[in-house]
Amino acid sequence: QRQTRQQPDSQHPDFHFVWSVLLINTFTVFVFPSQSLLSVHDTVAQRDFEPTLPPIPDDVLDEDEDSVKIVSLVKTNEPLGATIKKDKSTGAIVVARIMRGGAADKSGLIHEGDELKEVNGISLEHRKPKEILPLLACSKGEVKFKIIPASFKEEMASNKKKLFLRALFDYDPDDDPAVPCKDAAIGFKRGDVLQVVSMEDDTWWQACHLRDGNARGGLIPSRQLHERRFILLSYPSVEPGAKSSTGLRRSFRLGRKSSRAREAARRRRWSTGVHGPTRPPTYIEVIPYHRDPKERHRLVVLVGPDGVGVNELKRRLLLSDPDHYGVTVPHTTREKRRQEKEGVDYHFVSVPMFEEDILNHRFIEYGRYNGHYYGTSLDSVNRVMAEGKVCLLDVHPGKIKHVYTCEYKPYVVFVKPPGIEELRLTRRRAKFICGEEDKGSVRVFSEEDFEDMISLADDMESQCGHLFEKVIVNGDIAMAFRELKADLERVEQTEVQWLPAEWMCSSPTKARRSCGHLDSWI
Ligand SMILES: Nc1ncnc2c1ncn2[C@@H]1O[C@H](COP(=O)(O)OP(=O)(O)OP(=O)(O)O)[C@@H](O)[C@H]1O
Repeated sequence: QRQTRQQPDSQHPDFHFVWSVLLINTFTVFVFPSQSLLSVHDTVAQRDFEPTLPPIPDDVLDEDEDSVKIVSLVKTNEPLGATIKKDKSTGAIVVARIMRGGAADKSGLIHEGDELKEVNGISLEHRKPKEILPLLACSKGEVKFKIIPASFKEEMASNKKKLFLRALFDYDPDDDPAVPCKDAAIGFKRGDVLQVVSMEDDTWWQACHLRDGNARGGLIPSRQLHERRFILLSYPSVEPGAKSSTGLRRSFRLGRKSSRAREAARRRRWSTGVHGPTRPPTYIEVIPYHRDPKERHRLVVLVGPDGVGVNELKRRLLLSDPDHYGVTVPHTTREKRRQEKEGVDYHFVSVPMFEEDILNHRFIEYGRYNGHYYGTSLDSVNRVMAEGKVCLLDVHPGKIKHVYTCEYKPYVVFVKPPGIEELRLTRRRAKFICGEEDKGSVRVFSEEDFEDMISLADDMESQCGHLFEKVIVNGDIAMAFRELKADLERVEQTEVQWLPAEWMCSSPTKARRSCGHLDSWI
């Protein structure tokens, strides 16, 4: 019997040892790594082996029979290469590597990831790899391992560790000249939920569509690949990996922009690098969520560039079912007008009160208009939701983060303008409410308004697209409204919904699994 050990290599801190094996035995399996099967069979048939194989240990029967494997090794000169290491998260001793062509590799009985529970009846719990090697060294004739096979552990963990991603872009392998094999790839649409089965390759992941019920993985572009392509296509002269600052902003909706303000905003957008390289929406990690009928509705957040029709859609939803939909009542510091009612039109508060609420982060969004504060508070959202209504919230995409939590489970709808031709056609009679400097006047849309709307929509999509669960193109208003209403009804009725894993992780009581896979994707 020969056992040697190499020092741990600094780059690969697995503990490396080499065995020679004559016979590897589980209860019923014999493996003869160095001779042809037939000649070994003859040998086995004619001779009694020393040492004899041990009986099944009693304590094994206490454990799940499928989960534990006993492997006995009796050695010859054929080496068995394997390394072991301590799993940092569980503390278990696991087989780190199986050397290609070695006896373990050929035997197929010991695998990378197998957890070693015992050596010769000695528990390996709380032991370091360097304490285990002497146990092996002093074994004579036979070394007996109790092992939890990696395949079983994976199966056990698979329910907890399945990785689901929602795609945030459309992908068609037929349009992708770079895909290594079109037949092996799968296409998807924005919003599809994919189960990722392999991320081993940095460029091409493997995933399957949930709807197919087909466990066979197909190739999909990895996040890195999609980002690299996006940057190369959008900014050919920019180094991949360069980052931009997020500079999107829009004035509070009550303060509409004048032409001068619009020009300033455009300059600001350019100067803050919104038009510079940015990370494109790729995938977001999601987990299934079963809504309890007693639970409050998800918050519906409508976002879009100025003038695209967010208020119009909100107004139509409210009119269609005022008992079901509700909107927030904003706060303001301006004087109450005669016809206005406290708590209906606005919550009228003093400047110190408003500023105290700002400091206490009570506002999702606030701004100044004509020297007065206006704002939408979290409390006002809570009030609508507490009435059992679907709360419709209209905010700048940059403010979604205030409600992007498990508590509100926002369903974010991006209202997008159609192409410029359709804008010209559909908005001919529409009125646009102008900004501060134009004293809130109403005027028809200009060509510049259309261009601004489209350009701002592009910015919003590239900056915040990962937050949008639904995109509605508002060309024909009746069609856009029908699509929105049907979609909101579908969301309410769908039993299993796919929510960002981040929400569940931020709420420990509801966390169902670790969400370490895609850190900092949002
Ligand atoms: N699809 C459409 N076809 C024609 N007119 C539309 C359409 N959508 C909206 N409008 C009209 O465009 C104008 C601006 O719409 P709306 O006030 O809803 O914009 P908004 O997105 O809320 O932006 P803002 O907050 O700047 O008002 C309104 O007169 C509205 O009736």
